[in-house]
Amino acid sequence: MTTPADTSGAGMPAGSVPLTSVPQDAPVDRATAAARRVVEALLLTDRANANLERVAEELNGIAEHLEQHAPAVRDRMVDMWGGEGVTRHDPVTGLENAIALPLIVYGLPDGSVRGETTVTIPYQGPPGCVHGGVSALLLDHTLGVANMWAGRDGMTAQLNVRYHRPTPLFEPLQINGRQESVDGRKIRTTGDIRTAEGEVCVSVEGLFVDKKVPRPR
Ligand SMILES: CCCCC/C=C\C/C=C\C/C=C\C/C=C\CCCC(=O)SCCNC(=O)CCNC(=O)[C@H](O)C(C)(C)COP(=O)(O)OP(=O)(O)OC[C@H]1O[C@@H](n2cnc3c(N)ncnc32)[C@H](O)[C@@H]1OP(=O)(O)O
Repeated sequence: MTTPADTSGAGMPAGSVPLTSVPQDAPVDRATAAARRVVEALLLTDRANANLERVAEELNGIAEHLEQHAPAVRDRMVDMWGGEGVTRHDPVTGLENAIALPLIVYGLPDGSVRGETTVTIPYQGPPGCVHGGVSALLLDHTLGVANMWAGRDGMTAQLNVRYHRPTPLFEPLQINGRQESVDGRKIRTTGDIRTAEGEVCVSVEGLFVDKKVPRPR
């Protein structure tokens, strides 16, 4: 799947801080990274010669093992929403979520946020391009993080997405977000996806409303 272009934040302006989870040398991170490899490899492998019967059997064996060791979903959700777990499971930045790209989002000293990622085959829309829904997902989440960084956040009420040009797969992309204004409970936030050359592929304007869904306890 995708790999962040830079997990150290070295490409970010001085004083930037990671706001989402960063990779750890933990078995769950390694297992999830392996699952991402499997998803990509399944799309790329030779349909006729990769012994997919055996692959299916082995993968089902792994799934059964994991299911046998799973606590009740309710209990897992309490765990997921506690402490540092929060940003480890979401579908954009979650390093424990095999469908997450993953993306690491940094808070910049100027109050905005930025992430870098390279999107690959599992997220293809038009040939060689990122699926538009995936771009919207990346931006919705990044705007949410921008709101957290700015100190006032809420739920997405509207996301207006403008697709300027096809977003390329296999190239480093910059995902930007910035809180623009707060008016009572209404928060307005903007963002974009740019190529390494600075070309804007997608831009968004979001309206967020300050409302919280209670965390599972
Ligand atoms: C995932 C992690 C979360 C937290 C983690 C914590 C730390 C982690 C750190 C980093 C990670 C950070 C962030 C995570 C990033 C992203 C999160 C993902 C975002 C989402 O994935 S989120 C799911 C999708 N989202 C929904 O599922 C919303 C469903 N919806 C509702 O829940 C309600 O619909 C709501 C709340 C929108 C409003 O309801 P409400 O009853 O609270 O408010 P009310 O209706 O009174 O409106 C008050 C004023 O807003 C205006 N207004 C309302 N809605 C409007 C609309 N659509 N268009 C235009 N104006 C609107 C009214 O007109 C009024 O305006 P006025 O005051 O001027 O009259």
